[in-house]
Parts: sequence; structure tokens; C-alpha cells
Amino acid sequence: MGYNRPITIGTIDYANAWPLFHQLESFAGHVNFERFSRYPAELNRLLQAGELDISAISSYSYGLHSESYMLLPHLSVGSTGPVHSILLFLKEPIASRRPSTIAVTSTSATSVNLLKIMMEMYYDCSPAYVTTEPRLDEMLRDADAALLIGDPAIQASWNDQGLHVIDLGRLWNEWTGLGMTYAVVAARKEAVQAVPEAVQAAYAAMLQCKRHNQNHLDPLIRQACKQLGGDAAYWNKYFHSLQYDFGSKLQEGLALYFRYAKQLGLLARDVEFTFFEDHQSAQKVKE
Ligand SMILES: C=C(O[C@@H]1C=C(C(=O)O)C=C[C@H]1O)C(=O)O
Repeated sequence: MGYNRPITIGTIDYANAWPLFHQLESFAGHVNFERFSRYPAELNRLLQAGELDISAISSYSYGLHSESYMLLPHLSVGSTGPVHSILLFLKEPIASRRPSTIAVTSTSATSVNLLKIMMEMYYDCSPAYVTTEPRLDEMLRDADAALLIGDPAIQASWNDQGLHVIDLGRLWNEWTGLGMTYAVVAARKEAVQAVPEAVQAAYAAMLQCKRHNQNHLDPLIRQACKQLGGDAAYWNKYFHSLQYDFGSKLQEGLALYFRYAKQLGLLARDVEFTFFEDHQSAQKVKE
């Protein structure tokens, strides 16, 4: 029982997740943890490989591996409407010509599959997808459109290059009437079994950290302006338009995304949400 090492936590290396994890260390109290800040696709891989115990991951990756994970309640990155940082850049308006090749960022999993769902089910087309580094100019050299997420998407949206832009959060909301959840925070079931107190303590620290950051956005806004560009008004709007709670409306949107993904063969199985607290109360009932 127990690990003879710090618990390992993965956090997303994009501004969209700063309200969840900015200065997590100062809320950790006695929790002995090591933090790894990476892009989503890398976190997906590390959690699956057991190199992380808890991580923010693409929600799609939860869908792929839900049998091994537990969701940490009230922690997610989502939006009901525009997300501002999950953007499809097209050379031509989609209404006049459907793209035949789309270059997609190698850092994403949720948004790439969200795009596939939208192309198939909303735009009724089946383009070829090429996975590339997130560099817009290079992506558009051989493709009709490019999908970027996170900070590179935001920075590209500031340069008007005459491209047509679709915000996937906005389109999902207009199409389905629901919100979308791009990232969830999951713990490996193995870790929950081996070190339940450590997982509980890390979870409590994350909740406290999120509450604090949401009430103190100014330092995050200043850091974003300095590190990524843009002005305070932009970042204020950005952080306020993202949703971090994984409430019932956002769960409903993600459940629909999983159903569509299964329908298109992007996921092999139905996905159930298993929450860390549910597990704990279930344990108590059994005892
Ligand atoms: C809001 C965003 O959501 C991100 C999108 C992800 C994906 O597409 O897999 C993963 C994590 C999220 O933080 C963003 O990238 O801007």
C-alpha cells in the first residue's frame, strides 16, 4: 500500500487551464506532489502510461480510457458558446467550398474529434486529416484548412490573414444548444486504490486553487499579457467565457459528443462518467 514517491500531477501548458492550476503549489499544504506541465496530447499519453497519477487530459482521452480513470468533480475546461481558442482557419468560406484536406494540431485530441464530428454530421463532408505541429503558415501550405487549439490559436486569431475562422465552441452550441467540455481532470483508478488520502488531498488543493484563481483573475491576466501578448480586456473576456465546473449542462454536452463519436467509430464503446467522490461514497456504503 502507498507509494514511496510524490504523487504526480499533470497540468495543461496553455492559458485556458491557468484558472485551474496557477500556483497550485501554494495550496498543496502537506501534499507531496510533483507537477508536470505539458500540452494535452502529451498529458493524455502520460496518464495512460501510468507516468502520472492525476492529470488534466483531453475529454476524448477520458472517453477512450474511462475504465482506468476516475473524474475529479467540478474540474474541467469547457464553454457554452465561443471558446476563442479552438479555431478552424479556412482559406475559403465553408459555405462555398468544403475543405478536402485539414491539417490538425498534434497537441489536441478532443478538438480534432469534435472537428471530425462536425465535418461528418453538420457539414456532411469527409476531408482527409493530416496531423502536424501547430504552425499555421506551414499547415496551410498543403491543406485547405487548419485546426489550432490553445495559445497558438489565440495568437493566430489576432493576425488578420484574410482567413475564414470557425470557433468550434460556438458552432457546437449553435448546433446542439449545449456546452462542450474540452478537458477533464482524471485520476488513475490504481492511484485512487493505492493512495486514496493523497488523491483526496491533491483534489482538495486543486479545488481551493481554482476557487482562489477564479476570484483573483488579475494576476493571470497580467501574466497572459506579458507572456502571450494581447490586452487585459481580451484576457478578461477569455477567462470569463471559459467554464471550469463540469456542471450538469456541460456533462450533457460531453455525453452527446461521446455518443456522436461512437456513432462515427471514433470511440469503440459507450462512455460513462465515474466520479472520484461517487467511488468514495460507494465504498462507504459497502463498508
Ligand atoms: C479550451 C481549450 O481546450 C483544450 C483542448 C484540448 C483538446 O482538444 O484535446 C485539451 C485540453 C483543453 O484545455 C483550448 O485548447 O483552447
